[in-house]
Amino acid sequence: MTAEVSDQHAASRRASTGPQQADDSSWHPLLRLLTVLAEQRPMLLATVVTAVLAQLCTIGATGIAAWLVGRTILAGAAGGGETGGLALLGGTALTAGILHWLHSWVSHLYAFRLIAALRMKIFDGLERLAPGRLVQRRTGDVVATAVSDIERLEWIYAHQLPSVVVALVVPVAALVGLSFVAPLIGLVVVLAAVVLGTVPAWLAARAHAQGKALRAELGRLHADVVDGVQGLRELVAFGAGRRYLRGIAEVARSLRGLHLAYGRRAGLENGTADLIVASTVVVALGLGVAAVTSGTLPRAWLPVVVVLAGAVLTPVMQVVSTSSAVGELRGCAARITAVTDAPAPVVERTDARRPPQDLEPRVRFEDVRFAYEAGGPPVLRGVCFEIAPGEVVALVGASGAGKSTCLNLLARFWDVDGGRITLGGHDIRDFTLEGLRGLLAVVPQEVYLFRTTLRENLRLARPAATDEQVRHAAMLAGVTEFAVQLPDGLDTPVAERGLSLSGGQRQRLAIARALLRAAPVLVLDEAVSNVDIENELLVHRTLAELRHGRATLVIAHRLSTIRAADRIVVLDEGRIVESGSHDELTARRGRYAELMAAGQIERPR
Ligand SMILES: Nc1ncnc2c1ncn2[C@@H]1O[C@H](COP(=O)(O)OP(=O)(O)OP(=O)(O)O)[C@@H](O)[C@H]1O
Repeated sequence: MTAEVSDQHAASRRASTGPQQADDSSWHPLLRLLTVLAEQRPMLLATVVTAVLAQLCTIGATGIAAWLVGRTILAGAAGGGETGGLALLGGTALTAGILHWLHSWVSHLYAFRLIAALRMKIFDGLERLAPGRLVQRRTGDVVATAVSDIERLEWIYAHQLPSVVVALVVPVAALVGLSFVAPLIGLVVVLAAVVLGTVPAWLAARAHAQGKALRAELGRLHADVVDGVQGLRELVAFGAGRRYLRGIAEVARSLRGLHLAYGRRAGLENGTADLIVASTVVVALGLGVAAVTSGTLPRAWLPVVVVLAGAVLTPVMQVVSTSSAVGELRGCAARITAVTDAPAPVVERTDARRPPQDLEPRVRFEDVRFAYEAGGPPVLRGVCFEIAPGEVVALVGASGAGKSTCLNLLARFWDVDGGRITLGGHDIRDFTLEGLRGLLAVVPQEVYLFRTTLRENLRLARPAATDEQVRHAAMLAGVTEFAVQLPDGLDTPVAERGLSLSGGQRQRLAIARALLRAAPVLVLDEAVSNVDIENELLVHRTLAELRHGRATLVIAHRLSTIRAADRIVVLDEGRIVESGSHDELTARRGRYAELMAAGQIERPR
């Protein structure tokens, strides 16, 4: 693929809709997810077959019971001798029970596999979209999709889809039997089944609109709750807890309104369906009585005919009640496919390869142009700079100048619109994404720590690292210094999101991760605040330790770090405006001097 083609890719992926805007006005998302069912074909077959057999046996047992009742009433006191019929009833009822149990077991097994498969698809989608497209979605909303939307869909695919098959097969089988005994009643039941089947279509448009609104509001509620929990410290500090709670209560109230409207419509559908079934049974009874009176139906068959008329319609009823939830399910499916089917912000070339082992650690930005949105304001406008092997380059600029964007493009979280970035002389798009990211060790400003031990958090950077390597990195980065005071040293668990550690300690862990990674390109996004002198010294020690044999880019905010760099590159509104040493740039009295004067570069305290 040429660079131009890749550029077109970059443009089209930004022009296309974000994950939350996928087309959910059609059946497509629900049908699209059926492909997951195909992957579990034998389990689906077992679920459907056991459901059909269990239902047939139940109807059979009911029919036999009704026939026995009819025979017993007719025989009166002289009755008896129905041992064979009773044995048949017992056998059929027992088989029905076993089949229902088997169906429940198989369908749950199937359901759990389905949930796992759907979750894998979601996480695969999230990984593909991260972080470029995910910034458009709120964390809680993503969680709602990954958890509750999937569980809702599992309900239909694993438990309700088999009942649709049952609703098609069982009535046909029962009708065949009914038609032999009472053809006219069979015809009435067929007509009733057809009318019953159309009930969900009457209010389909309203059902879809309601379902879509319901799932969206549920996602909003999740997102608000997660936001509230994550920002609890700020809410408490600013005394805004009550106000925030009132906001959540408002969303909950709106959700309750949507649920009520949804329930009213679903209730109307189910009530109408109930009415159709009850009326059909009454009509069947009337026709049966007339047939018995005219002598065309044996008296003992009357209860069987009435019971069968109701039994034939029961599975269809089940489908009607499932259909009343289809609007909501379409909403769930649309939210899931918005993640699984959204185009990735970067596309790996078909001929992408792993980077060579002996890659020269040289980074070059060549006339790089970029905007986050197609047609949006350009963020980088022809950026050119180079980091030679062993060199430390400090990227300096006002807030919003485009420094982090350079890092985002180097890691291919987004692709450049024009120009190119090379590593060791190769366009970074020649490499596989995994291979490219393996060349980078990034110390981010905000460090995310997982809820596991310090050791495992460090190993994230290099899962195959030996204990000795982990210990060495922890020692160099100053992690050991505070870890020895913890109850289990490096094996102490970190509280959720690392909140039990100070900002400085978290940064030390990030530096240890970078040391452990030992990649040819080091990128350090310097924390603007929160870092004491000791950590500042640590950053310099790390740079001194790591600079040899690698290219280092520091997004620098502090004068001490900037001075420690070999070269300073000044970025202003997406353009490189100056480059040189601190002394050279200060003497020039240009943009760098302005940044110093404006306090945008932190001086030692
Ligand atoms: N994901 C995004 N989507 C759209 N615009 C973005 C995104 N990230 C950054 N921007 C915009 O791009 C411009 C450059 O942002 P960038 O984060 O690169 O600046 P920066 O120099 O690193 O700033 P700071 O020093 O404050 O971190 C800003 O105007 C910012 O609002």
